[in-house]
Amino acid sequence: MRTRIKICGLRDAATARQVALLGADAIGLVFYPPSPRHVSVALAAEIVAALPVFVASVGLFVNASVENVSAVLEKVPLDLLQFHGDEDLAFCSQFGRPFIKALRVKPGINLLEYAASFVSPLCRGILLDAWVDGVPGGTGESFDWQALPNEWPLPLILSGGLHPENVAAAIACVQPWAVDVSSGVEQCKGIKDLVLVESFVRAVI
Ligand SMILES: O=C(O)c1ccccc1NCC(=O)[C@H](O)[C@H](O)COP(=O)(O)O
Repeated sequence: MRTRIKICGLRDAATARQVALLGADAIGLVFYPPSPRHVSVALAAEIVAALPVFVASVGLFVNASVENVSAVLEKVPLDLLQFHGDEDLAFCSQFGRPFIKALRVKPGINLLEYAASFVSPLCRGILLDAWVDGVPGGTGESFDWQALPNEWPLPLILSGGLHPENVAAAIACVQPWAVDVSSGVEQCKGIKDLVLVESFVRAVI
């Protein structure tokens, strides 16, 4: 079975639909205002409505308030939440929705201990991303896949600097449940390139 694919940072309904038709299993919507990929609630609702059935919509938050997450959930029928900041299990679980927790790979962090602390009914996976000081995600930077443990207590989603040329090697090395990409399939920050998306999907094994 092929590794699942999430394409993150969609900013218009037509492109999101195309990305899904090219083979993405999930698309990510960034609710983090400093990001160039940030979407409004209204635009996110439009994008989710344009997705074909069985393609998951993932709403991404970075240290957002409860009110902010709840306000998005009221208007946008998201399938999954993605917490990309310093949120703990209690924060992530309080919305009663399935979620994935991002972990930025930083020297000194005990990756397995961190992942184990999120094992719970609503946590559906751990997303590994690169650590870049001051920028929480979508950086296009990768990290040392060789240094990762072989076994994880939750399904693993690999991200950070993936692109059509390195994704097959990354999968062979890490054997994740899914891969996630943003910068590697863009013309410039926030603008997806459908040719790169197609190449990425084809390269995923
Ligand atoms: O995409 C963003 O702008 C972003 C901003 C703040 C936190 C997270 C963000 N993206 C999260 C993702 O899931 C990205 O796909 C992931 O960080 C990998 O990004 P890239 O290295 O650019 O492929």
